Amino acid sequence: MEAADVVAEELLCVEAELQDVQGQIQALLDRQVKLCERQSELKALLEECEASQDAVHDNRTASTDDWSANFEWDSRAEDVGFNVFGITSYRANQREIINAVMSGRDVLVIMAAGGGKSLCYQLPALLRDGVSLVVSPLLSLIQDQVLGLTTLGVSAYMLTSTTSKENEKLIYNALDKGEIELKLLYVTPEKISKSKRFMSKLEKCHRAGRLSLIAIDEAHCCSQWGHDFRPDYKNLGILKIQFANVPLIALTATATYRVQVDLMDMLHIPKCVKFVSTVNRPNLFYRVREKSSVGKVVIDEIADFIRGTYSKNDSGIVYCFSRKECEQVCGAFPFMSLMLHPLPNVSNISSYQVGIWYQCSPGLQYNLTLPISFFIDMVIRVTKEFFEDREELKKFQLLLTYRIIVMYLTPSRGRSQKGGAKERWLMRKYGMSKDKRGNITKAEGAGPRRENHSFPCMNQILNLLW
Ligand SMILES: Nc1ncnc2c1ncn2[C@@H]1O[C@H](COP(=O)(O)OP(=O)(O)OP(=O)(O)O)[C@@H](O)[C@H]1O
Repeated sequence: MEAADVVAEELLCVEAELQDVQGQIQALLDRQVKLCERQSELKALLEECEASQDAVHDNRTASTDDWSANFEWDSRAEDVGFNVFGITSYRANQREIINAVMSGRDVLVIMAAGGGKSLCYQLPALLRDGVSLVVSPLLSLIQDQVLGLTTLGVSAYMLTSTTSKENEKLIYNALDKGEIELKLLYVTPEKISKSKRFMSKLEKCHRAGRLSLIAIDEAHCCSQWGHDFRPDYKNLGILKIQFANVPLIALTATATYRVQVDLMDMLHIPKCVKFVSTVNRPNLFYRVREKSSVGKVVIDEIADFIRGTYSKNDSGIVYCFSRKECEQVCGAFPFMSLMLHPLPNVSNISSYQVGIWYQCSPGLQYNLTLPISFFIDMVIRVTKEFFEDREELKKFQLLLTYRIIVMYLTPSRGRSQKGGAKERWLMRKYGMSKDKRGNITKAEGAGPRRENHSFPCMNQILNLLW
């Protein structure tokens, strides 16, 4: 036998063996996915069992008060609502929440983003005598709120790292002696856990009977079962311990039953009145598609979706798993300008909060030398519009692409959080569900657009992707 034949024969053997190994790897990977799925299913079942046990306990402590009845502050509330906030009617649950807070109860509010949570503590803050403390996780949110309130003529201040010495002195004087009018004071959770000076001033304000309300915004950050756990939020339990007679309202747009229970426990509000509103947004239309493993196909699909759904001057955000993916996607879209920066969210896992800002029209592409804060503001504005356009019910189309294997194997926030397994399993169920796929197919064909699902809510989807 020729030497070449020998080599060729061995090559054939090696190739056959390689193919065999490849088959085994594939089989093992398939098995791994199946096991991961089953693991998530079992964890989800376990959580459900635990949650239903807690629910039995919860029902025993539930309140039966009628918060939509008439109350003595009704006409004052209407007056402030109209003359300060410019509202002519309440949105779902707002009046009931305000009444519960005004009655001195602790309250837990779960309301969709843009549902009008702020009014639920801002209006009582103006109706009650004294200072209302608002804890919020993000400087940009605080700045937005304070600016909005001062524009409305409300004496609102923030005590953060950006507060001037002059304002800080003014705020401390207001807490200390009540010298100037201070209705709402916004702080980050770090202020509560790290500033002894602030806590002692707050204590003084409380002793003088001038601390009227405590509001905790984005309260899901307290819970490790939530998707945005912030260690400093964990210390907020101190507020109810130190200021037991001051009503506390905790607000969030996203809290599973498990997170709600955790919040009530951590904030020491076991007897709170709970208001849970629907998270369904009828103006959001989701398309859920299984993603090809070929990058080019995915990118083409996204491009077709953007071109086919939006007009030239529209803009939007593409969320990716990683910075690298953002770069790849951006490189493939000449018409996209790049907003490559971790979104200004709260946790230390920000590398997953990566988005691309795009503008369809090349003429309007953003100058990338603009400060990053410009893009951040823009993203916040668009995201808010997206949730807030209630009156007009402006329609938004969303495309969610997923690959089962990536969902299970990519480390994401959803993987590390407590309860993340359940959310991943629900996401998988949502993506794979025959009914929903049926709706999706109909929506993409000639039939009426009905692919609007209330579950999982937008927040859950975004939280998993970020
Ligand atoms: N009763 C109402 N009538 C009309 N507009 C309202 C009413 N309540 C709130 N709004 C408006 O709805 C918008 C969204 O309210 P808000 O920012 O309080 O929502 P949110 O639930 O706090 O949202 P997010 O979760 O994004 O913080 C604001 O522009 C607010 O002025």
